[in-house]
Amino acid sequence: MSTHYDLAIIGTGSGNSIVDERFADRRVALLEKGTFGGTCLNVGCIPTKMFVYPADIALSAAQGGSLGVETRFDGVRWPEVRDRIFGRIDPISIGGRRWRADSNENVTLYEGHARFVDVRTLDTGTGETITADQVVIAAGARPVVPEIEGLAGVGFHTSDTVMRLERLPARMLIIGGGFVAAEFAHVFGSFGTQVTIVNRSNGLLRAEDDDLSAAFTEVARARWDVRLETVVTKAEAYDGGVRAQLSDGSTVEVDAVLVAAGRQPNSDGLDLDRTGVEVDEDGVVVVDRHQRTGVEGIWALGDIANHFQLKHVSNLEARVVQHNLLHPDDLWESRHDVVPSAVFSNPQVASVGLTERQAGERGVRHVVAQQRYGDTAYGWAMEDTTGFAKLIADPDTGLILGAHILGAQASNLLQPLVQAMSFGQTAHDVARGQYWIHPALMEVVENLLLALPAPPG
Ligand SMILES: Cc1cc2nc3c(=O)[nH]c(=O)nc-3n(C[C@H](O)[C@H](O)[C@H](O)COP(=O)(O)OP(=O)(O)OC[C@H]3O[C@@H](n4cnc5c(N)ncnc54)[C@H](O)[C@@H]3O)c2cc1C
Ligand SMILES: NC(=O)c1ccc[n+]([C@@H]2O[C@H](COP(=O)([O-])OP(=O)(O)OC[C@H]3O[C@@H](n4cnc5c(N)ncnc54)[C@H](O)[C@@H]3O)[C@@H](O)[C@H]2O)c1
Repeated sequence: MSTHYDLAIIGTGSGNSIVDERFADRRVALLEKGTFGGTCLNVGCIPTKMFVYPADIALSAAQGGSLGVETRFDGVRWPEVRDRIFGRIDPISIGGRRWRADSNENVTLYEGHARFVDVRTLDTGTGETITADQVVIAAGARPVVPEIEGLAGVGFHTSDTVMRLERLPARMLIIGGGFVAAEFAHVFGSFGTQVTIVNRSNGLLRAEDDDLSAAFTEVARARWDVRLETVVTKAEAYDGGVRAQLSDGSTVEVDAVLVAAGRQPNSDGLDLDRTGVEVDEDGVVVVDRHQRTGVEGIWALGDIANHFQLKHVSNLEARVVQHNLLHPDDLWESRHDVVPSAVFSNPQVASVGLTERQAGERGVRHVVAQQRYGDTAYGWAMEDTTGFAKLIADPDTGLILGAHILGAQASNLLQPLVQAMSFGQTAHDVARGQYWIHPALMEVVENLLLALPAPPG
C-alpha cells in the first residue's frame, strides 16, 4: 500500500523553501533526483558569482596600468579557488539534506526520479509509490545540448560541471551567447584561459536592448574570440583536447568545451500526460497567477513554470505557493510585471521592463534617455569608456517602462529604477524627490532620470 501525504513537492531547489514550521501538522514528501538544494545553490547563481568576484579582481589587476597603478595579473590558483567555493557550498547542501532527512519529523525525503502515475499518485523512483492530496511541481530546468556530430563523444561540459574542472584549461570553446556564456567567458577569460565563443545569433546577449547587446558584443570581441552567426558542425577528440569544426569553414582547437545554449524545463521527465497538467510549446508548465495548474491540487513554480528562469522569480513563486497552501481561501498572486535580471559578466548588464525595440513594436508611446558613466564624476574616477544607462519612459505620465544598464555595478544601480517601476513612481519624482549621494556612481541613475523631460502638467 502507498504511503499517503498531505503534500508532495518535486524538487528541492525553491521547492525546499515551502515547508516551514507552519506545515508542522502536515505530512510532507520531498522528492529529489539530484543534489539536494537544486540549481541556484549547487550549480547556478551562487557558485557562479563566487567565481565572478575573483575574476573581477583578476581583470582589475590586469587593467591597473591604465590608471597608472602598477598591478598585474600573475595567474590564479584554480584548485584553491574551486575548493574554497565548493568547500562553502557543498556543506550547505549536505546540511540541508541532513536536516530534512533526519530532523524534520513530518517530512520524508525520497531520493529518486519522481514521475506521476496519476493525479494523486507518484512513483518516487526509489521503489516506493506515494499518494498526496496536493502536489507541487518545482522540478526546474536543465541545460540544452544541441545536436552536434561527435559532441557527445568529446566530454563536453555544461554549467553543471564546468566549475569543478580538475585544472584551468588553456583554451575553451563556449557554445552559446547568453547569460551562461557571458558569465563563464568572463570567469575563464579573466583567469587566463583563451576563450572562443561560437554563437548562433548575430550578437551576444540578444535578449537585451539592442544598444546593450551591441555594446556588450563590442567589449566581448576585444576580450575573446567571438564568432557570430556561426554554429559548431562537428566535434572530435584531438591531441588530448577537442577540435571543433564551425559552420564558417574554420576549425578551433581547445582543451575544454562549454555548452551554454539555453535551459529547458524538466517537464518531459514527469509523465505529466497522466495528469492532464498542460505544458506550453517550450515545455513550460502552464499555471494561473496563483501558481495553480489546470488540475485541482497540482501547483507548479520556478524554472519549470515560467519563462524567466531567474531565482528571484522562483523564490517569489515559492512564497506564493506556500501562502496558498496555507490559506486556500485567500490566494496570493505572483507578480510578473516588473522582473529585473542581471548578467554578472564584466561589464555587468542589468535590465528591467521594455527594451526600446519592444516599445516600438508594441506601439507604446515612449521617450528614451541615455547617460554615460563617463559623463559622471565617478565615471571620471574610473576612466570609464563603455558604461551607459538607458531609460524608456511614458512621455505623458513620466512612468518608467524599461531601464537598461551596462557597466560596473549595473546589478545594483538598476534597483532604484526597479523600485520606481514597482511602486508606480515617476522618473521626475524619483530624480527630484530625494538626495542622491555625491559623487557616487549612482549619479549615473540620477542623471539618467534628470535627462527625461518632465511630463506635461
Ligand atoms: C550557471 C547558472 C547561473 C545562474 N545565475 C543566476 C543568477 O545569478 N541570478 C538568478 O536570478 N538566477 C540565476 N540562475 C537561474 C536560477 O539558478 C534558477 O532560476 C533557479 O535555480 C530555479 O529554481 P527552481 O527551484 O525552479 O529549480 P531548481 O533549483 O533547478 O530545482 C529543481 C530540482 O528538481 C529536481 N528534479 C528535477 N526533476 C525531478 C524529478 N523528476 N524527480 C525528482 N526531482 C527532480 C532537480 O534535481 C533539482 O534539484 C542561474 C542558472 C544557472 C544554470
Ligand atoms: N545572472 C543570471 O541571472 C543568470 C546566469 C546564468 C543563467 N541564468 C538563467 O539561465 C538561463 C539559461 O542561460 P543560457 O545562457 O544557457 O541561455 P540563454 O537563453 O541566455 O542563451 C542561449 C544562447 O545560446 C545560443 N545558441 C543556442 N543554440 C546554439 C547553437 N547550437 N550554437 C551556438 N549558439 C547557440 C543562443 O543564440 C543564445 O545566445 C538564462 O536565460 C537565465 O534565465 C541566469
